[in-house]
Amino acid sequence: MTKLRIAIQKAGRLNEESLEILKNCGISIDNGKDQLKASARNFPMEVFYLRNGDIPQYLRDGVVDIAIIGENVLIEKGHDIEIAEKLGFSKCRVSLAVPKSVKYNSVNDFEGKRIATSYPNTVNSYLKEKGINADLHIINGSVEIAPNIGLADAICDIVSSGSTLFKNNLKEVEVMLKSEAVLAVSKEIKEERRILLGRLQFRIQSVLQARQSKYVLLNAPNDKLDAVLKLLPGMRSPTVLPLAEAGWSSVHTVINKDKFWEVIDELKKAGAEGILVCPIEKMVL
Ligand SMILES: Nc1ncnc2c1ncn2[C@@H]1O[C@H](COP(=O)(O)OP(=O)(O)OP(=O)(O)O)[C@@H](O)[C@H]1O
Ligand SMILES: O=P(O)(O)OC[C@H]1O[C@H](OP(=O)(O)OP(=O)(O)O)[C@H](O)[C@@H]1O
Ligand SMILES: [Mg+2]
Repeated sequence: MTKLRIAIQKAGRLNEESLEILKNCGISIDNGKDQLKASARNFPMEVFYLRNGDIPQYLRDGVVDIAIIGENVLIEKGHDIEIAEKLGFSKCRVSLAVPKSVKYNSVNDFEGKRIATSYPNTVNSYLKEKGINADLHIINGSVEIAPNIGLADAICDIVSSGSTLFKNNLKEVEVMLKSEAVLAVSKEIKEERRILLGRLQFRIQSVLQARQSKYVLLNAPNDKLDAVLKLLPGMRSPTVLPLAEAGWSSVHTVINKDKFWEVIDELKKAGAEGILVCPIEKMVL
């Protein structure tokens, strides 16, 4: 039987959420801790556990069909690789940072400077576009320590909360790119496997859509129903059902999780009561 071959990170920041999204898609994986390859029980899929940094080459060679990987790694090592879905987790940016004590004016300050980084291609193309020449020191980890031990004048690395920069007396001065986990697709993928990819993408989209949304139920007196309904979006339009008590209705709808608190405040003011908010597991539009 043809199986879709997916690479996910073996260990690290993407591993857990990658497995979680597959699980939310109803795909269970036999997951021995030290196994580098596992099969899905209920979907024609094989999972390869790999180093994040190696995944672009596996995709390029067509050894795997798809992968869950940080967009930043594709920008560094896999410009040619197609992104099928943005997955909404592991959000971070790749930035240039300098010691806090340095007075920073503009990107021109990097001219002739030594920059420590694990993302040489990204830094080179960014600086080239700005017409700046710098001297790169390529290191694989703990990049933020480089200025403190005299290895470099500046660094380029991943920033999320900013706490690693802070702890190392550095400040972020240029954001080069923003990244999140993505579903990447090999150019070598065969037609039969593209069909399986289509089925997987359909499931992923319904999971991501559901994560963005809340199911809301509320009661409202009929004379306030118009005002309440004006505040509500819905997949098509809200559902309105009569309550057992005369003169009252129950309203059901779906609200985007980012708009949710604002809408709830407005609903209360408009006369809604007994508001229930429930998570949605899957959402097919
Ligand atoms: N602090 C962070 N916050 C959010 N996302 C991050 C953070 N650090 C890294 N990421 C994202 O997670 C990905 C994996 O990072 P992680 O540090 O686990 O692996 P790695 O050391 O880069 O890779 P490898 O698997 O090759 O060892 C990064 O490529 C990036 O997209
Ligand atoms: O802005 P922050 O929230 O502090 O996150 C940024 C840090 O997270 C990553 O390191 P990680 O912890 O993955 O360690 P690593 O260098 O071993 O990959 C990244 O390389 C930064 O050092
Ligand atoms: Mg890391």
